[in-house]
Amino acid sequence: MTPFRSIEWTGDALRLLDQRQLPHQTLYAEFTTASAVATAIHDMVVRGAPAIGVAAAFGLVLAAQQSQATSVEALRADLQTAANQLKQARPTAVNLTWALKRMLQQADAVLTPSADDLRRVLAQAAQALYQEDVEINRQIGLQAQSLIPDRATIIHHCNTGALATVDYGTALGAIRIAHEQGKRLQVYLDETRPRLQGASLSAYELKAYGVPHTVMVDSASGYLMQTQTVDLCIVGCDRVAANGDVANKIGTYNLAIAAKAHQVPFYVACPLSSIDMTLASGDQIEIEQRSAEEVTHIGDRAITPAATAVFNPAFDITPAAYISALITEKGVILPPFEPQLRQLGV
Ligand SMILES: CSC[C@@H](O)[C@@H](O)C(=O)COP(=O)(O)O
Repeated sequence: MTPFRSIEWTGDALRLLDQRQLPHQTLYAEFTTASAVATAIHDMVVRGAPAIGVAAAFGLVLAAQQSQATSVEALRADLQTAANQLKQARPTAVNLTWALKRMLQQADAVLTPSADDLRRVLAQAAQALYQEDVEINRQIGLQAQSLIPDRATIIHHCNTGALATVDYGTALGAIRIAHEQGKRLQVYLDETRPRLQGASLSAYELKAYGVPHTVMVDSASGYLMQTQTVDLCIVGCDRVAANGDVANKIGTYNLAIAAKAHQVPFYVACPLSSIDMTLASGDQIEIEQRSAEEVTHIGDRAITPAATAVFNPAFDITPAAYISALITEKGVILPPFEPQLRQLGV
């Protein structure tokens, strides 16, 4: 049982575990409008591709509840406005667009509903997404087990656990399930500059599950692979292009290059909702650029001279050639990825 939930729905408000306060404080913040949810996603109160998709779905439910529309047409127009705002909160993870599209499609599929029927359908659709996410993550974790041996030494980047999803998580979920199955693991967590999702969030989760772990700076992974046996790297993803190129947290590409140089398998845990078959390759994926302060400051303390120029892409692209397997809820996909992704019909 996970000792926390990243997302809770009360029926008329979205409660989010404020991930910016972890590991020091477990604080929930409540949101009652779609625009407040969009801001929470942008400010990373909630983060991780699956979690922001589910949060956005509830943002749409809030938009429906707060809309004064009495006709279905007027309500649909309000929903579209809210969906556009939510979609723009963070551009890289396709799960956000995927969840909103699915919500709107389900709303459209209801024949001649009243505005209130439509509100009810949306609430049910968001609840279904929430429940499904738990099962999808559990399946990814189970599928990954054939790739995780007993006594494995593993490198993980960013946070892909229960905090980044509704529960379990993708790559970190696989690690957790391996531990629950009795495998003896040693997990190295990249701290994940600049926002430290590995040091603050993944370490928080693995501590809660009792999985042995060690935090290292991102640039230590090459040295670790050079000097010790590392059995595998496993990461999550924000968007996977049709050819298998993967957008994930900045630093993933560096880790993949180092893994290839040391013949360490590099696995990407990948819910089908993160696959974007409309983009042929990773160079078409929009990479979110975030504020300079994330790099120039740690907490309230400046670490650079004032007005230092900053490059702060939140994600990078790992070419498919560096990826040993994609682990989906429907099974493990080995290269070449594209024909199998097409067969899955995502
Ligand atoms: C299951 S989470 C997968 C990805 O979203 C994760 O690896 C990641 O890059 C998260 O980035 P973040 O900027 O913290 O939202």
